[in-house]
Amino acid sequence: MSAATSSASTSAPSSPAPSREAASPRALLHLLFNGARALDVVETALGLGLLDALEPGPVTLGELSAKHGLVPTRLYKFLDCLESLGLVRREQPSDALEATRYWGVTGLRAAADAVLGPRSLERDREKYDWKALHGRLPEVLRGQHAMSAASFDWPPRTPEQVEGFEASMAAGLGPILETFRAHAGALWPSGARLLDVGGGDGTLAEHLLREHASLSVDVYNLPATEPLVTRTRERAGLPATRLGFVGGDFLREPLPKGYDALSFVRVLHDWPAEVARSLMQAAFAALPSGGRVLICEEFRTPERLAAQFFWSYFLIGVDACSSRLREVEFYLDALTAAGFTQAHVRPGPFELVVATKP
Ligand SMILES: C[S@@+](CC[C@H](N)C(=O)[O-])C[C@H]1O[C@@H](n2cnc3c(N)ncnc32)[C@H](O)[C@@H]1O
Repeated sequence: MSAATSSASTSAPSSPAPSREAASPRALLHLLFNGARALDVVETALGLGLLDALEPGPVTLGELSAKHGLVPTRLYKFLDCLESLGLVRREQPSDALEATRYWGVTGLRAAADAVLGPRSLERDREKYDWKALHGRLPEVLRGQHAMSAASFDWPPRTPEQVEGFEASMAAGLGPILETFRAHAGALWPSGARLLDVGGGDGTLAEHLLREHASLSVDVYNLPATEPLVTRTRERAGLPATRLGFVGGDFLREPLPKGYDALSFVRVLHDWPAEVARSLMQAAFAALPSGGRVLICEEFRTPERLAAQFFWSYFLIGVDACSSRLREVEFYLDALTAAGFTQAHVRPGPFELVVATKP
């Protein structure tokens, strides 16, 4: 807790933050039109440390401006911008501007950091050629224009595309690791051997191996990714017996046998339903009796659709990639149809679906 936060929360009365209704379509469009300015405001609030004081709240305008050396009448308008975005609540008990109390909504600081901070996923996405579609959506939707293979190929083909794509995926592993960590006790019996299907550059494997000394993981991925997995292994100082690589194409060949568990992490949503189902069947065929399949995906919710907005937009122009956020029932039903039992969901920032081969 910062000094600003603690002084704010002790000097102002602690009543609950006033609530706010969801934005109307018109309000939303006004805000979207002002998107660049809105981000300027949020980034500034993050950079100046205002969010640290606002989130626990309440904090008064007077306290905020004194603490940060800001002009109260200017800060008031600045906070109006944050309020119009639904990011802060305000209560104005009197005409005295400086007595106005503010609360940041729960999760604001962490959200600003995730979206705008140094490891921002959105900034990473900017490197993709979304401008190839921008302003041309009518043609794209009519099938007259698409993303060129030079801009984005699915699956990625050139070494640069493969490296750039896998680096983007590795950058977004934080919430997935959190889920795996939360359920580690139930996932990794001593000496377990995991095949991470479509396992990127091996970063997930590396993290799991660091946390579970008796685990070994092979990454199964397209042959072009082998140098990336080798690099991850060498950087981590892990032996090939703990972090291995099996090159293959799951669209053309059966999944390899010899593992206690097979994971699909952010893999199945990339494919049409029949391919996703056939991959779950391939996992069933490869696993021994008692073996488990682990599927880590985000289920379809408004929050997740928003986080995926970039890819929903970008992939309008990429027919080879489905990218479908699905409801949980899809995975549970397909696993049961493939022959798995005890299919269940373990909660987390990304959900983990686990099922066992009888
Ligand atoms: C969306 S990425 C997910 C990567 C990683 N599991 C993660 O969550 O960071 C999909 C992965 O599937 C791999 N992949 C795509 N097509 C494949 C295929 N036909 N056979 C094997 N792996 C494939 C890609 O190379 C990539 O590593």
